[in-house]
Amino acid sequence: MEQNVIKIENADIFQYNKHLVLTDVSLHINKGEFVYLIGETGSGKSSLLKILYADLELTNGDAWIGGVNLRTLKKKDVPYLRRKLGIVFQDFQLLTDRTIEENLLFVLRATGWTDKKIMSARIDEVLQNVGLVHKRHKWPHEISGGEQQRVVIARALLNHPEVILADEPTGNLDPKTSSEILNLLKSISKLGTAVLMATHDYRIIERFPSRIVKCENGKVYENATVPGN
Ligand SMILES: Nc1ncnc2c1ncn2[C@@H]1O[C@H](COP(=O)(O)OP(=O)(O)OP(=O)(O)O)[C@@H](O)[C@H]1O
Repeated sequence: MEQNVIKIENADIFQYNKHLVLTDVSLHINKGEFVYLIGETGSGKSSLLKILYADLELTNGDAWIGGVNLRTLKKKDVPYLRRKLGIVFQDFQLLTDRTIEENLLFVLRATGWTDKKIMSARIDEVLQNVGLVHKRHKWPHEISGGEQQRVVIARALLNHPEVILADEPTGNLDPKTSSEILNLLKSISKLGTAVLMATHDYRIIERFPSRIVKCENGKVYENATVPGN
């Protein structure tokens, strides 16, 4: 049986100021699926992602992510939800005053890990996943933009997420580095983590075809194509 790790049913999505952005949204994403999220600027892609990591409150309709019911989720349980998700944004958001290892340790400590040996081993694993074990003791400014984004992906993997939400993860990267990031995210999805990736970059979609979800005129289309196709 197909297993939805993201399920949204008939949701209306409002911005913080109660402005209605998307109506009657339904979206189903399975374990290990790789899905693009497209739509013009202001069409609601970020708002849809925000609902999924509980930055926006779900008031109308139902939604589950990684088995967590977003409609009934209490504010105090939001950190628990975020631990189950990997979140990757365009700006790398590494702490610049810490090494790569310290950046990863920071997240492990913040999410309740305590055993030093186990933490060190997990850091080793995620850095291996993204091919950066040798950069463990470097500072963010000592590595390239693409490597920084790979560290952000490693950081997102620390807690074995069922879902990675990525908002324009290649927005600041050149085409070759973007392809490396796509290869990495695709390989992660093949290992069972679903990836939902917002992008404006249709060349990437052509090069790495996958299911496309589109925000347009206040609606979400679950199976779309890029404009012109
Ligand atoms: N903090 C906010 N407060 C109020 N309205 C907002 C806020 N952020 C976005 N909006 C509005 O909500 C709508 C959807 O914006 P959203 O950021 O979700 O679009 P997007 O598709 O992600 O755009 P982009 O591709 O530019 O990131 C837009 O009309 C926008 O003006």
